[in-house]
Amino acid sequence: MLTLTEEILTKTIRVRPNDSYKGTFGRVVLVGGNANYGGAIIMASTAAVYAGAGLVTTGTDTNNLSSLHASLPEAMFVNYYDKVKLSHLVSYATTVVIGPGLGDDFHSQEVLASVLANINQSQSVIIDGSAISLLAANPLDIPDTNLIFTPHEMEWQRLSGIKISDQTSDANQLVQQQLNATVVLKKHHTEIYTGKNIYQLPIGTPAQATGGMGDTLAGMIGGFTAQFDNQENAVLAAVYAHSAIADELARSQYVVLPHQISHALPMFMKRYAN
Ligand SMILES: NC(=O)C1=CN([C@@H]2O[C@H](COP(=O)(O)OP(=O)(O)OC[C@H]3O[C@@H](n4cnc5c(N)ncnc54)[C@H](OP(=O)(O)O)[C@@H]3O)[C@@H](O)[C@H]2O)[C@@H](O)CC1
Ligand SMILES: Nc1ncnc2c1ncn2[C@@H]1O[C@H](COP(=O)(O)OP(=O)(O)O)[C@@H](O)[C@H]1O
Ligand SMILES: [Mg+2]
Repeated sequence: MLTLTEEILTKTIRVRPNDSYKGTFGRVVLVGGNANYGGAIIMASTAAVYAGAGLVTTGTDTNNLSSLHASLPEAMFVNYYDKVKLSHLVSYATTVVIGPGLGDDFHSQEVLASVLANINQSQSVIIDGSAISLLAANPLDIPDTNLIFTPHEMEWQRLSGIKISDQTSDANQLVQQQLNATVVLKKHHTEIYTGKNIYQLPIGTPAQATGGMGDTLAGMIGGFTAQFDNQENAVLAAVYAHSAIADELARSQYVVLPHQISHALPMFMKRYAN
């Protein structure tokens, strides 16, 4: 297992070219947030915007529209039950994030199926939270594209069938290969299975153990994959930056709130851009 180091940030985060516009930095569509879990998709969308994605659209329940725009006016909105609009947006996205707060009912399943059916091979797709649990319960055709699963240990148990106590790197890698996807197995010292290598994150703090922390990581991976060319490095750098920022804040804070990580991103990324 390789240890992920700070070097991944300088390898990945680029100074923005002068000759650029918002389209240069990718279109991210994030889908999730039912009537109860609106905060999850708002936190993920916030992370994508603050990570520098050029255009961000949030597909969610209409109940979440005013809170989304109150905290994140940069995000556009689509009602995730509007299949025609959602399919159109998904097919033109650079990166799609599906799952934070999506829920586990019939409607959640319909939205997931409709998003996955409209993915094309040029896109990166981050599958998080409820979308992982839904896929574990009711397998769907998984699109042939750059897929990134971001399970916590219980979500990985559901998807892989490997009990948490049996989640060794060999067992995890075997299922990762069957999935033909990158797996970010989130925990203290998160492991990333890329297909070529297995990386371990050596940083991170229990100050991160609070609801929404993984939703924020999913949005960051969305923002990084949308704007940086090397997709593997983009995932690794997002995972590293998420915990590096948390460690910095935890020097003076007992708990680190997910939105604080997002809000710290622009200044943090500036330090590493080259
Ligand atoms: N503000 C919002 O809108 C928020 C919305 N959210 C959204 O909610 C949806 C459901 O996601 P979820 O993670 O909360 O629930 P679920 O998938 O059932 O997993 C929990 C079960 O697994 C177990 N468990 C064991 N090991 C574990 C581990 N390492 N990490 C975590 N859990 C572990 C755990 O054990 P226990 O805690 O009981 O000991 C429990 O039995 C999802 O879409 C998410 O995006 C949240 O992000 C919160 C903020
Ligand atoms: N004790 C810990 N040390 C380091 N990181 C942690 C710790 N507890 C949680 N995290 C991080 O917080 C995130 C939790 O993700 P997840 O369980 O999906 O949260 P949520 O679904 O509530 O957003 C992961 O990135 C995980 O690595
Ligand atoms: Mg989660």
